[in-house]
Amino acid sequence: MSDVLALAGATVVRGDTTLLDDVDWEVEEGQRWVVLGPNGAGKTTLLQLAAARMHPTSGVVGILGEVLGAVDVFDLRPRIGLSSAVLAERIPNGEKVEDVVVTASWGVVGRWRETYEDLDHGRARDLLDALGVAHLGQRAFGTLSEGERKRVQIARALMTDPELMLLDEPTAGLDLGGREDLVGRLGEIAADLEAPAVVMVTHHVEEIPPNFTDVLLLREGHVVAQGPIELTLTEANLSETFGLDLALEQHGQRWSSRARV
Ligand SMILES: Nc1ncnc2c1ncn2[C@@H]1O[C@H](COP(=O)(O)OP(=O)(O)OP(=O)(O)O)[C@@H](O)[C@H]1O
Repeated sequence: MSDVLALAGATVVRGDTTLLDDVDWEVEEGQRWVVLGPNGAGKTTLLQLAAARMHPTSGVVGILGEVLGAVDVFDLRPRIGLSSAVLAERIPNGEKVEDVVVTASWGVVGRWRETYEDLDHGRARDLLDALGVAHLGQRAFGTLSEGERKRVQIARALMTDPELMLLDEPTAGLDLGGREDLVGRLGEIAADLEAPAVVMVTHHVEEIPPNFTDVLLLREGHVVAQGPIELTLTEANLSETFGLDLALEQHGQRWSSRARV
């Protein structure tokens, strides 16, 4: 298996603050990772490195066989599907949902648009359907609920058929039904052998979808533990990560946690 991500001693410093400290991390093809940690742990910073949207202050970040600093990031980014709140804010409210998805492929492939436009729209509709929002294709993005927007963003991130999929808090802000539905769909993507390597950031073990393989636990820029979920997601590691005495329960391929009283 080849490395999709290979970080060695990756450190990010801003002013007096160390956002990420000496992170070693490898993600291989076929793996589905959860990055878990409290507010301010450095999760989004780690995802920004993995998305080729930030360079480390020191250390090495390898992405899809290229090394940040020695590659044109504009060649690399189209190979990475990213879904994040920051990117979503840049989508014009008036843009039609189907176009939000289709335009992910524009500028990515230097081909004659008219020939492929129908194919692109067909793919966009299929992806919206897979995320359960096919009926919203003609609506303006700005009129969607938070949960609907999240699904459209994920469809957009998949549009370019990426080799690496990065999801920053995909289920944040969803109600219970919306969360459970999206967690299920992410679990289906994770089970798909054709799907790219996936890294998903979350604050909550309840949001870990089925079929995810590995977890990286982050606290104050440090890796507390990383590895296969079944071995690494323990009460001790989770408690250390959140600085709380936590009870952890496994329910099949899902998890829940609460503070011990
Ligand atoms: N440019 C910056 N200068 C100084 N500190 C920064 C800068 N950018 C981020 N930080 C700080 O770095 C820490 C890590 O931020 P990051 O967004 O990566 O955390 P996170 O784990 O994603 O948090 P959250 O769960 O709240 O989204 C935070 O304490 C944040 O305030």
